[in-house]
Amino acid sequence: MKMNDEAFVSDTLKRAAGERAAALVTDGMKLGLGSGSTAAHFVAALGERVREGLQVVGVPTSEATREQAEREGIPLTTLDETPELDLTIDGADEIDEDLRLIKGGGGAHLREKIVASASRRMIVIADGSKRVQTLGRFPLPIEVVPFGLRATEIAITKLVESLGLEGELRLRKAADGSTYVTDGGHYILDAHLGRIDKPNVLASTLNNIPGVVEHGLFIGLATGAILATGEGLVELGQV
Ligand SMILES: O=C(CO)[C@H](O)[C@H](O)COP(=O)(O)O
Repeated sequence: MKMNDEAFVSDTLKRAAGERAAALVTDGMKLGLGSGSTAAHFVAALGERVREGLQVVGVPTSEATREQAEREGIPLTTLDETPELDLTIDGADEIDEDLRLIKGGGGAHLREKIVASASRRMIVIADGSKRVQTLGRFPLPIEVVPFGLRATEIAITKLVESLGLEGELRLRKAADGSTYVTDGGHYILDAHLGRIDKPNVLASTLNNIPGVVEHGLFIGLATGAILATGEGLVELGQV
């Protein structure tokens, strides 16, 4: 299969998952709107339903999603105005059998985690290739404050080693080669670990390092998942 064909198939699967998720939304829901290419299909399908009369409000998890939702005519709110949400729909970079996730490939995991934590339910939408036995093949994004970057990097390296993990940290770059800056004005260190055998331990200890704002391990947040495969949609957890 040629690269373009693969990208087309992947996008078709992402769209199928996004459209299925949009069909789950009912009148009056307060929604978290995820970020990334799969979530963008959800936002597009939700926009269609809103234009047909569906009444919802959404909290976007990134500036990119905010712009798309505004173009789609989806009424938006903030977590300050609406601190408790019914449902968040978002993509993921990896998902395991316990619905634990790696997120943040698009750099939005800080807001995504705040929004998912404020939601009663979080449904992950992804193409089936994101399903893994063990998390960690995808580099774990760790958002850090620019101040003291090197010291934070050393502290993360020591923690990772103390947990028996191996790998390297790479400061994320933007397409133009400059340091990537998140919507919150922070940097991202991508931890290339290969596999994370005890994600719960890593997740809780990373948060103790000063300078770490948030990492992309989402544990105990996803309540369900819709995975689109060539054979159809596969649902995990409660959808
Ligand atoms: O966590 C994310 C952004 O921070 C995305 O949801 C994740 O990277 C998946 O993206 P895509 O749907 O484009 O594969």
